[in-house]
This record gives sequence, structure tokens and C-alpha cells, in this order.
Amino acid sequence: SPFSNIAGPEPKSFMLGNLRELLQQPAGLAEFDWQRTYGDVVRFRASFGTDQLMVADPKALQHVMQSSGYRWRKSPVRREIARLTSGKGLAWADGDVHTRQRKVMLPGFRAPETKYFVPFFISCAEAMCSGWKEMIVRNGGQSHIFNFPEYISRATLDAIGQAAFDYDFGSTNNHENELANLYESLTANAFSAPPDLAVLMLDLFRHVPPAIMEFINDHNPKLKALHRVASVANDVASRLIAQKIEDIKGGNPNKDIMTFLVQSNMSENPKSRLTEEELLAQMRTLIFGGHETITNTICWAAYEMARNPELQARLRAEIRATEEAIADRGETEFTMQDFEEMPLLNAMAKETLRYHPVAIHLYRTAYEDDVLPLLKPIIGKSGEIISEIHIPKGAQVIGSVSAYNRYQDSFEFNADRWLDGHVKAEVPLGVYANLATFASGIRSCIGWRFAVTELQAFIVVLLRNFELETTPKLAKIRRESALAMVPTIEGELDKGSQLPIKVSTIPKVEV
Ligand code: HEM
Repeated sequence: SPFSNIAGPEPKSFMLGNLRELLQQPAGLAEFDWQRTYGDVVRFRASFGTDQLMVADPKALQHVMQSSGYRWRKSPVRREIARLTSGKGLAWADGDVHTRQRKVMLPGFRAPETKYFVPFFISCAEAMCSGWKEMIVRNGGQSHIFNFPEYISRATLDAIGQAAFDYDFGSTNNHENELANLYESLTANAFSAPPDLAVLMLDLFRHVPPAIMEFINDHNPKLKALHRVASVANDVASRLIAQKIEDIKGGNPNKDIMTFLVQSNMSENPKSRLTEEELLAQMRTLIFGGHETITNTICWAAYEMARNPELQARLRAEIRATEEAIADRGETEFTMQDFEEMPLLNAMAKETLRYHPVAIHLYRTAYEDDVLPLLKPIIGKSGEIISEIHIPKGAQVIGSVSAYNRYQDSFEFNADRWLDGHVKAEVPLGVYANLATFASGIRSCIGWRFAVTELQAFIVVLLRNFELETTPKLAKIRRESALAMVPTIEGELDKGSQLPIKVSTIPKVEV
């Protein structure tokens, strides 16, 4: 093995190597343990004794994600998962097709466009909070315990519907909408860690050519729910796109992401335009990339706030002070600029995204022989110091977002670390706060600004309406690495995603 001199854990089984520890334990635990024992690059075994590397070293990650273009690519199995969930859109595309799709999509995701979405984020969060208030009153008390993922998931589906497509899923208000129902049941089923067979199949699919993999999956009756989502979402997307084209031609375009996308596609050189299939796929791409990720990030922020009343009070004080400033300038609602000018809110967003990165692994394959530079050398099994690693074409690495984000032993959740100015990165990485949470480089998360702004909006709305308090079950929270990193309760994994938080009303200060 080219990695035989790199230290790492002994495989626990020949068939599954170390994959059980990596994929079935609470999210991040295996990597934290390996990182502590062996350093920031670790050799581990995938199925049937094959070697892979877990990489958390900043310089190595920067090289793989950021500086080497398409020499390192998203692994074919991960691309196939993207095709199944989202079609042949941006998360699936590779090489030139990826560059072409990304260029057409970028205009909907810049800062000036993101600021249009703030009112949608706020109104969807407020609609959820109004429902909670009614329920609290109906129950005759001042507080109630809500299972956050259930409610946040509906509110964020509505938010992405409105901001990205100008489409009403009606999820919070329980309107009958087939697409919303399909997404709700799809994610409910995907909340558990993969069983052994799924872990094995995912790994073995590496050896299957993409066309065969596509054929098998397209004819697999077990994936019926995904096929149904594809068909319903494509119908909806097709109607929406026709409407957007009409609005643009009539000189009355909306300001949702899909309108920007259609507009940008129309102004492209015909040869580089997205095809109809590619355009349709972007609806599922955005819902898939931008719904569960943000839902769980908001849940983790709520979890930390419920556990830390002092942090919550300081955040609420910052929110109240900003509300007063907004009233002084004769306005009633927060803007993106207000969020940007709230130091503690920003610190809270960064710390949540650092400590609870919902996409914990980045799967990459070397398309050429390469040399991986290291910031912190590791000790080889034969005792020598290794400061770069030779990588043969075809090698697989898993970039560990969790382990990189806790580089330098920052194992405590502490929003204040971002306020006192001592967070310094030795190697610039990523698109936000030097975190790996949104990946980095050509395949970095296109929706990171959308996500950060939505997270900030939900924190503001939650805290201006309620006090959040811990419940006994929060002592047994387990970070489960499922579709995204979801909160579950130890011993109750069969109940899926759970985060019961006590919510109490507080008097609203008029702005
Ligand atoms: C906290 C929330 C989010 C997190 C942590 C997150 C994380 C990520 C990560 C790690 C990737 C790279 C995956 C890989 O290449 O292996 C990614 C890609 C992507 N994300 Fe996000 N994301 C979030 C929110 C969003 C939102 C809100 C949207 C859209 C509105 C979105 C759309 C996408 C798309 C389309 C890609 C594929 C980009 C490409 O391959 O060029 N994400 N995201």
C-alpha cells in the first residue's frame, strides 16, 4: 500500500474495515479519537482491506479542496447520491460541466441577492413562532416542549420555497402540497445511521462504472420515493421556469434564485447554456442542498442556546439594542446589514457552524498522482517525520470537517472565541470564517451566504419571542451522522431526529 507508513487504527473487521466506527458511531467521534492518537492525516481501512486517508490537516485540505482544481474530484459514489437525490444538477456535475453549471448559478447567490431573502427567512420563522404561541395558549400555560427538528424543518422548507423559487410549500400551515409531503417523508426516513449492508454497498459501489450504477439505481424499487420526488419536482420546476421566462420577457422578473438562474442562462452563449434537464435538476439540488443542512444547523444553535442561558440573554440584549436602532431609523425589521453589525450574533453563527458542521465528511478522489503537503508533519510508522504524502491516482480521501474545525484542540462550544480576536488560521481555507463547514474552492457550498443569513434570522426571531430551556432528554443528545448530522436521543434512535426544548413566551418589546 502507498500508505503503509502512515499510522492509523487497526481495522475492526476485514469486510468493513474501520467504516463502522466512522459511519455508525456518533458523528465525529472516530475522527477526534484518531486525530488525537495519530495526527491530522490518518490511514484507515475501508471494505476488504482497502486503504483510505482521513485528512484534517489545514494545508492538505487546502490542497485537495482549493488549490488543485479538478485534479481532486468529488467521488463517483457521492456524485451518484447527488444524481439520485437531485438529478444532474450542480451537486452531481463534474469537470467542465460543473464549471458551466456553476457559472450560470452563481448570480443568485451573491451578497446583494441574498439580502432580498431576509424578509422571507424572518416571516417563515415568525409563522412557526406564532403557531407555537397559539399552542402554548391553548395548553393554558406559558411554556411548552417542542421537538425542534419537526417544526424547524417545515419552516425552512417554506423559506427555501419562497426565497429560491417564489413557491409556497405551505409546510408550516399544513397546506396539502404533494412535494412538501414527499420531502417530509423522505427526510423522516433518512434520519438513522446507515446499517452495515448500506455501509458496505456504498463502499463497494466505488468499483462499479457510473453508467451501471445509474442503471441499477434507476431500476431499484427500494428507491421509489426518490424517483417519485424527481417526477413531481420536475413537473413543478417546469411550470415555475415557464412562468419565470414569461415574467422576464414581460419586464417583470421576480427576485428569487430560480429567476436569477433563468435570467443568467438566457444571457449565456447558447453553447454554454444549461439544458432543460439541467435547469429542472437545480430545483431539487437547491432543496436537497439547502433544506436539511440548514434545519439541523438551526437545531444545533437552539440546543446550545437552551443549554446556555447567559449566552442567550446576551444575544437577546444585542437583538433588543438592534431593534431600538431599527426603530430609530424609522424601520420595523432587520436587514442583512443589521445582522452583519451584530458581533455576538455573528460569533454565535460561526461557533455553531464550527462545532456542529452538519456535513461532516468531504469525499474526494485523486484524478492524477499527486503530493499532499502537510502543515503539521506526522510521525510515520517507521518513526520518520512525514511532511508530505505521495498520492497515487485513484486514491480516496475523506476530508474530516469535524476534525479540521476542532484543529488546535478547540473542543468547547464557546461563541466568545470569535469576539476576542484570537481565532487565527495558519492556512486560509473555506468561504466562511476559515471553517471547512461549507467546503472550499470550486466545489464550495454555493448557498453559504443564504445559510448564514437564514441561521442568523432564525436565531433573532426565536430569541425575540421566546426563552429556550433545556429538558432532561438534552443530557442524552447524540449527534447522528445520517443524511446530515442530526440530533437524536441515546437509546431512542428508532424515533428519528429529536431535540425537545422547553419554549417559554416572553413579553414582546414593541419596535
Ligand atoms: C448550514 C448549511 C449548509 C451547509 C453546512 C452546507 C455544506 C455544503 C458542503 C460541505 C458542500 C460541499 C459538498 C461536497 O462537495 O462534497 C456543499 C455544496 C453545495 N451546497 Fe451547501 N450547505 C449548506 C446550505 C446550503 C444552502 C442553503 C444551499 C442552497 C440554497 C446549498 C446548496 C449547495 C449546493 C448546490 C452545493 C453543490 C455545489 C457544487 O458542487 O458546486 N447549501 N454544501
